[in-house]
Amino acid sequence: MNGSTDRTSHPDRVWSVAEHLDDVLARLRPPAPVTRQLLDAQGCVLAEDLTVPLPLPPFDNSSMDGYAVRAADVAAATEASPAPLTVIGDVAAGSDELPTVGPGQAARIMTGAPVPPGADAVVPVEWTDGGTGQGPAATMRAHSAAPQDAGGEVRVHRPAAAGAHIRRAGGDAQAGDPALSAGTVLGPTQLGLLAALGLDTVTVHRRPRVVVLSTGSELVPPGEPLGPGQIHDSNSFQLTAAAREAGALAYRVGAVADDAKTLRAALEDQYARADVLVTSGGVSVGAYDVVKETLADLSSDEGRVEFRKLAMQPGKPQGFGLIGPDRIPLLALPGNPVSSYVSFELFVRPVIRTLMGHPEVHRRTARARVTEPLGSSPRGRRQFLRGSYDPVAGTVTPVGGSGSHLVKAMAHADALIVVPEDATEVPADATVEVIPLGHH
Ligand SMILES: Nc1nc2c(c(=O)[nH]1)N[C@H]1C(S)=C(S)[C@@H](COP(=O)(O)OP(=O)(O)OC[C@H]3O[C@@H](n4cnc5c(N)ncnc54)[C@H](O)[C@@H]3O)O[C@H]1N2
Ligand code: MOO
Repeated sequence: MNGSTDRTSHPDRVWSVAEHLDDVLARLRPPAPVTRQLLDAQGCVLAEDLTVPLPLPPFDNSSMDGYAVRAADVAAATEASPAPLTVIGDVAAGSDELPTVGPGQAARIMTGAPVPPGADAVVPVEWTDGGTGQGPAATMRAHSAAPQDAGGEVRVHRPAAAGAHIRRAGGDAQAGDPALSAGTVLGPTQLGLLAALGLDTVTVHRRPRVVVLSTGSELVPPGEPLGPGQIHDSNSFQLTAAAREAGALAYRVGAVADDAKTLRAALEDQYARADVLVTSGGVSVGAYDVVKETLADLSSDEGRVEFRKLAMQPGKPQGFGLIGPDRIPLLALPGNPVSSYVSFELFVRPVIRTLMGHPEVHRRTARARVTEPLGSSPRGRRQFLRGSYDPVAGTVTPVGGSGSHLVKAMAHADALIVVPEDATEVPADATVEVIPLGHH
């Protein structure tokens, strides 16, 4: 394919973060777009350019409850010398039979109702006596309570210019205008527009189905007591939640013991429902690192997963490949909770965003002043510390140390602090790159 074949022949090669990410993203094959009901497309990315099929609004209509009039009839109206008009009927929203408004006439009209022929302005009811013969009206009387108000006389107290309080057909969008372009994320207002345009389905990139599987014989599910040497499986929850937040449909598989046969069977079970497989644990150099042991030696028709060392901390050991009959991308993340989360952020999230056609594949980064000195970053490795970022002050404060087991500190952080490969420490007040971990 490209240089990657050559590079993989050197098992000691250390990959930069960017090299690994580029390699992973280059090997993805985004699935074909699907057509969905509007509410099933929420949060998905539009896969087609959409054109406005009909004008919005579709017809001239009133923006106020009031009276449809001829502007010339009310040009001289004042409260002291109102313009009396004969009310010829009501026009409610949804009316299809419209009275024609002649000189000296008015039709009572409701917000959103079509402007009847002959009328060229709407006066709000507050500018009239509401047909009561009294002073200015605050409101109309309900038709059920006062049917006579749809007839009789109304006194208009103020002039209205031609076109006043009329929302013109096509004033929002004309037929043939671009409505939304491919790549738009469909949120509430975009779905509202599609519905307003009369579209009941839409073609989108579907959310990838991500299956998260943690490995480790020491793991017990939360809710169960710990035996000697055991810990609770937190990675599978953290990674599944992170995959959902990134936009995927994510499924969590309970922890699999450090046994090659079990792991292989657990992975094969997921082939039918996964677009992406994510494992945690078992990728370093220990005697029970079962993910590596199982996946490094797949037969050629089972796919291929490569294990690499990356120039980063945490997250040094990583596995990536395409496995199973459908060649599903599999990312094998290191087991330390901070390592797996940071690896998710850097590699799995961009995979999800790429597969879902998202316009923003990568997190936005920012520059911030670090409020405390940062020490002991390994030379030659890009370090990702956890921090608390204040975008208003433009500062970031480290939360906890660099240990990749510090789950509590991570839960109190809202950003990653990036210490470049060539730095081993960073003085207070220096400017650093931060990756805010927001919800979009
Ligand atoms: N001799 C060496 N040892 C290690 C190296 C190395 O280069 N030489 N690398 C270290 C680094 S860096 C990392 S990161 C870890 C990666 O280890 P594994 O991916 O094999 O992960 P495990 O050994 O399975 O677990 C590591 C650690 O994380 C805990 N863990 C695992 N899964 C979960 C989970 N689902 N929920 C919560 N915690 C989990 C596990 O109990 C271990 O404490 O290797 C270093 N070692
Ligand atoms: O490089 Mo390992 O990922 O923490 O601590």
